[in-house]
Amino acid sequence: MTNPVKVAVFGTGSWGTAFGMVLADAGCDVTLWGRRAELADAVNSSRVNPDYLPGVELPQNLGATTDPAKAAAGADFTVLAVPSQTLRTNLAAWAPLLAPDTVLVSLMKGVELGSAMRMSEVIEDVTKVAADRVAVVTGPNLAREIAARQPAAAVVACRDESIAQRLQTACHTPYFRPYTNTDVVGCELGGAVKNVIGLAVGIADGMGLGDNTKGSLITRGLAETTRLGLAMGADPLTFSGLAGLGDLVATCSSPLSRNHTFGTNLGKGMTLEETIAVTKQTAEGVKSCESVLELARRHGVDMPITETVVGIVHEGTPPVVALKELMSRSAKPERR
Ligand SMILES: NC(=O)c1ccc[n+]([C@@H]2O[C@H](COP(=O)([O-])OP(=O)(O)OC[C@H]3O[C@@H](n4cnc5c(N)ncnc54)[C@H](O)[C@@H]3O)[C@@H](O)[C@H]2O)c1
Ligand SMILES: O=P(O)(O)OC[C@H](O)CO
Repeated sequence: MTNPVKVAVFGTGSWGTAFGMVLADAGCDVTLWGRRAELADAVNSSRVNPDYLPGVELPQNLGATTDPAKAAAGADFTVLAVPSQTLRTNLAAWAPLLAPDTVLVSLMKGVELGSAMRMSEVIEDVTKVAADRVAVVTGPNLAREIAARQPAAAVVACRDESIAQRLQTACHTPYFRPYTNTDVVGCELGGAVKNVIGLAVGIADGMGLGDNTKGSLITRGLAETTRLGLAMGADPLTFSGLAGLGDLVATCSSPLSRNHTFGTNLGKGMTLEETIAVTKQTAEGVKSCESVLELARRHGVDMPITETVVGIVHEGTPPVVALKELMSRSAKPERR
């Protein structure tokens, strides 16, 4: 009998823990790394993560530690699941501990502020690992639904298709169906920009607007994501797949989405500070909307919905005023 695949997951939040469950259910030997000893103890002794997935029983082959060296040792896959804006600093500390041939896997859906780097680029920059040893998992994967083992599909993307296939096998379960893709740029952009569009749809929901507005924002949001992707070398077909449309639909429809909920609170009239205060988990679009807009400007791409979200979230534009400006833009053909 061969040894089980060994996986380290850095981050014991909602998605790190839920994806750790998926890997464990697929037969991997999984170790979560977390900052807090009491959370690691709860995972090891009571088989729960009370802070992020209360009420979910975790599998026996999933343990936790606060020691990054212990988590990283001998890992075939090293999965990164911390908030995007903290990745660079954290990874710099973990890099010397990584197993020599480990595949680095990003679960994160953000773009770094300042550098406007995608998460796989930050990983390559910090670890100096070759791009074909860095993979991404994305798609319509709300952590609580995955933790309830509700059926879902996902994308595992890596420039090296054989590595994507190894990761696909490592996380394939009866309820979690991963598809491979080699378009890492498109998959990462799909995941990061859908959070910004999720904020926009949430704001519209909070303002009491209906499903025509939602359908329009999702579709035009996908159009601006695809424009950016094309300018950055992505395959446009990626955006009609799970990493694009699939994730947009899940995020923009679900009250479980933190980005959607964050937007809804803003649309109802809460201030940014009030909204941040009631948001317990990571809503990546709040910061990444600025870095996505930076990417759009660098590549000369028009992203009016993203611009509107930045205006509301970071420049204090009232949602009613921002919506009026968005709707009063000059008329255009649908495709150009
Ligand atoms: N939750 C989901 O449904 C879901 C699904 C797919 C992808 N994602 C993506 O996964 C990534 C992680 O999200 P999440 O849902 O697990 O977030 P979360 O807020 O639930 O958990 C974040 C984790 O990171 C830790 N953390 C926070 N700041 C840190 C720091 N400075 N250094 C080290 N650790 C820190 C927290 O303690 C927590 O364990 C995000 O990019 C998110 O977009 C989330
Ligand atoms: O809760 P959100 O808004 O971060 O969305 C979670 C996942 O990305 C949905 O696929």
